[in-house]
Amino acid sequence: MVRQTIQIFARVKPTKKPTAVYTVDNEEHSGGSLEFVIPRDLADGFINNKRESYRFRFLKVFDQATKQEEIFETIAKPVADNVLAGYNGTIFAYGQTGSGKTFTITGGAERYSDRGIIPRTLSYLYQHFTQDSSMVYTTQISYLEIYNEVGYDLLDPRHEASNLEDLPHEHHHMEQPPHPCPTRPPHCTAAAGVSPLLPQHEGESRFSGLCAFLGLLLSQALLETPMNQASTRSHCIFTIHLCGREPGSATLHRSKLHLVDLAGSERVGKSGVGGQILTEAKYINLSLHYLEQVITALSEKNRSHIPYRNSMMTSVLRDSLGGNCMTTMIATVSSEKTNIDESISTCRFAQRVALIKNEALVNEELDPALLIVRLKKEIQCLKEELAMVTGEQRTDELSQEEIQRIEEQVKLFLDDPDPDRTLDLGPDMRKIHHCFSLLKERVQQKQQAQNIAAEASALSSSGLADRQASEAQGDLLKLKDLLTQRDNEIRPELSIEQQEAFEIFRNDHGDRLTLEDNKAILKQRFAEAKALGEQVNQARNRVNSDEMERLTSEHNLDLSCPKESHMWFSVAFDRYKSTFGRLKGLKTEIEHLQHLLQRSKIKLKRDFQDWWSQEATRLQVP
Ligand SMILES: Nc1ncnc2c1ncn2[C@@H]1O[C@H](COP(=O)(O)OP(=O)(O)OP(=O)(O)O)[C@@H](O)[C@H]1O
Repeated sequence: MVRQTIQIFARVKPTKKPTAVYTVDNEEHSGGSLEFVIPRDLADGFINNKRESYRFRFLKVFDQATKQEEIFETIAKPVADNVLAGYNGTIFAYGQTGSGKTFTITGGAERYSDRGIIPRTLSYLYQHFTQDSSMVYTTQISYLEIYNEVGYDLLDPRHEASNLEDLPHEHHHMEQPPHPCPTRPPHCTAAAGVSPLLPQHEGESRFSGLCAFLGLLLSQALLETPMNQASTRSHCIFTIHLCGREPGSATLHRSKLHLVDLAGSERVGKSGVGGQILTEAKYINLSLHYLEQVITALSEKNRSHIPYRNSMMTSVLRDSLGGNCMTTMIATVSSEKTNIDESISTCRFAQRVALIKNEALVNEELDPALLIVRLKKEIQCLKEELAMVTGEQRTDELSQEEIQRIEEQVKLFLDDPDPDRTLDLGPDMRKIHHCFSLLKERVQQKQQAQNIAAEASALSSSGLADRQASEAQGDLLKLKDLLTQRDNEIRPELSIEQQEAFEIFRNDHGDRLTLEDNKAILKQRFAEAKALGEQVNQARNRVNSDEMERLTSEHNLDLSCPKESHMWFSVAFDRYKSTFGRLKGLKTEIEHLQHLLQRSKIKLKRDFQDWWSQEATRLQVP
C-alpha cells in the first residue's frame, strides 16, 4: 500500500498583458514556491497594513514558458506508470476561467505540440502496450461532463442528460470497470454502451491515428454538448480503465486514471454575471464549494463523515479524494494583475488539498474463468502423474470388474470376526467412495430390519395381536348370544296354542323364504368367521418370536442378513394384517344380516299378533 498526500503542482499561464509581481523558485530537493507580491499603495495618505507577500509551496511550479511535454513528463508520466502497475490515479486541474486548465488537460487545438495530458497519456499507454509483451492489456475510456449537476456522456452521440444513478456504471462506481477483462489484444473501447472508438491497425500509425482521432473527438464532443459554449462552466472527467494481466496468469490488475478539467473557480461577485450564466456560476460555485467541504473534512483528523454525496463531481471523484488513489492537482494561475486575487485563492485551495492523505493499493483480482482453466489443467497433470506412479490408467467411473472386486472385499471384511482385519483399497478415491457407499447401504438396511423387529416384538410383547384376535372372536360369540336372545324375545309370551298357530302362520307367511335364506347366509358367515379367526391366530403366531425361530430354521432363513429378515417380517405382517382385515369385514356383514333377520322376525311377530287378534274376534275366542 502506498500512503501519500495529494501531490500539488502550479502552472502559470503565459500572458502578454501587464503581470503582477511574482517569483517562481524551484529547488531540486525542497520543491518549488510561487510568491505574489502586492505592493502597498500609500498614495491615499493613511497607513495600510495589508500583507504584501503571498508565498505558496508546491512540488514544482511551472512558469509561463513551460512546454506541454515537460508537464506530461513531470506530472502525468509517473501517474501513468503507476496506473500501469495497477494503482488508481487522478490528475485534476483547478483554477479560474481562462487560466489554462483545458490547455493543460486536453491541449490546444492550434499545434500538434500543444497536445495536453489526455492525448499524451493515451499515446504513452498505447506505446507501452505494444512494447511490453510480458503483459496483455485492455483499455476502456469514458468521458463525462457535469453541467449544472447533470451528467453527459460525451462519447454518446446523443449527449443525453443523466442523473448520477443513470450514468454508465463506471461513471459513478469507479471501483470496477463495466465489463470483465476480455482476452483480446490491447485496444481502446469506449464506455459501457458506446461502440468501440478505434479500428485496430498495427504499427506506429496507430498512435498518431489514435491521438489525431481523440483530439478531434474531444473537441467535437465538447462542441456538440447541449450547452455548447458553456463547456468552460462544466466539469469534464476523462477516464481510462486499464486491465492488465501476464499471459496465462489468472491474476488481473485493474486500475483507472481520471483526468479532470474542473470548471472555472472565479467568484460570482467578481465576474458580475447574471441570468443563465449566473445560474451556471452558482452551480459551479456550489460544486466547488462542496469539493472544498470534502477537502476540508478530509484534512481534519477524526472526521468520520465526508460529504461526498453533496455533489455529482465529489461523488464521482470519491476514490480520488481520500481513497484508493494516487492523486495529483495542477493549480493553474494567471499572472495578470487583474487576476491576482483569484490566483492567490487558487494557491490557498491547493495548500489545503496538499494536506489530504490517500492510501493507494494495487488492484489485484483473480479472473474466475482463467482460474478454472488453470485448475483443470492442474488436475489433468496430477492424474497423469498418479497414473505413472500406480501404473493404472484412471477414468472418472469405476469399471464393472472393479465394483465387483470392491463388493467382495467389503463382504470379506465385514464377515471376518477378526477385529484387526483391514480393508485395503489402495490410493484411489473412487474406490474409497464406492466402499463408503456400500457400507452406508449395509448400515441403513440393518437399521430398517431392527426397526421392524422392534415393531414386531412390541406387538407380540404387548399382546396386541392376541388381543385383536380374541376381541374378534369375542365379538362373534356376542353376536350369536344376541341372536338367541332376540329369538327368545319373540317366543316366550306365546301360549302353547299360540305357538302352534305361530308355526303354521310362519310357514304360510310371504317372508318365510327370505327369512330362511338370511338364516342360511348368517350360518355360513359364522362358519367363515370361525375359520378366519383360526387364520388370524396362525398369522399372529408367525410374528411371535418363538414361532419365528422355528420357521426360520425350517425354511433355512438367515435372519442375520438384513435383506432376508426384512422380507420375512414384511410377508408375515402383511398376511396377519390382511386376514384380520377380512375377519373384521365379515363381522360387519354378520351384524348387517342379524339386523335384517331381526327386522323380519319382528314383522313376522307383529303380523301374527294382528292375525291372531282378528281370528280371536271372529271366532270370539277370549
Ligand atoms: N500554457 C499555455 N500556453 C499557451 N496558451 C495557453 C496556455 N494556457 C492557456 N492557454 C490559452 O489560454 C486560453 C484559455 O485557456 P483554457 O481554455 O485552457 O482555460 P481554462 O482554465 O480551461 O478555462 P475555462 O475555465 O473557461 O475552461 C486558451 O486559448 C488556451 O489556448
